[in-house]
Amino acid sequence: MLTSFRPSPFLPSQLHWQPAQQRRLPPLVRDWLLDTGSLTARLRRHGRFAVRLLQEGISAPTATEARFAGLSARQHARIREVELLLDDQPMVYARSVLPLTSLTGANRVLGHMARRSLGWELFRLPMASRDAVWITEVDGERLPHPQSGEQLWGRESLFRKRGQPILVAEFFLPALWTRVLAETDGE
Ligand SMILES: C=C(O[C@@H]1C=C(C(=O)O)C=C[C@H]1O)C(=O)O
Repeated sequence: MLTSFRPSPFLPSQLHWQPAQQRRLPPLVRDWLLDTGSLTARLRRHGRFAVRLLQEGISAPTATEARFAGLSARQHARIREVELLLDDQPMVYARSVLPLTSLTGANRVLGHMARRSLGWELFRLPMASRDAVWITEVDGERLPHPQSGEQLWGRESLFRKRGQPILVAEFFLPALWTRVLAETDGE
């Protein structure tokens, strides 16, 4: 049964994803976007972390998401859109695609995370592998809290947990870079 999943406000119709190794990135952006560890664990080192659930429901992934996750055009998934907060301020928007066929057996818990971070499950044993990473740049006007005149960096990761695909897209807001640079200045 498909739930009423509002069209995603922050998925521009045409995202141009490129394999990470093909993108030249500014050093700070490269340090975060090519980090192989948990983004949740890294953010928690910079403040009080929380996940704000924007919407979650069963829906059809975009054609690109289906291709990246190796799904057929008709396969549905649990789509989860969240903000990752530090001290109640959004730092990252994230959209995850969890194919229903990936949410069976011990992986069922991934479909019921609510305000707990997917990262906790993906990076606990048996740890998920991060099998592919793509990078994009997004016009900040397209986000729920439009960042006028800002270009945002986005990362799409294909994880495999117990052999099953989970796609996670993260869009890094300027507030994160401002915060990290301010901490560096203070050192
Ligand atoms: C994959 C991770 O999980 C994070 C948690 C998310 C969620 O709870 O929806 C979404 C994006 C991720 O940054 C991570 O922490 O690395």
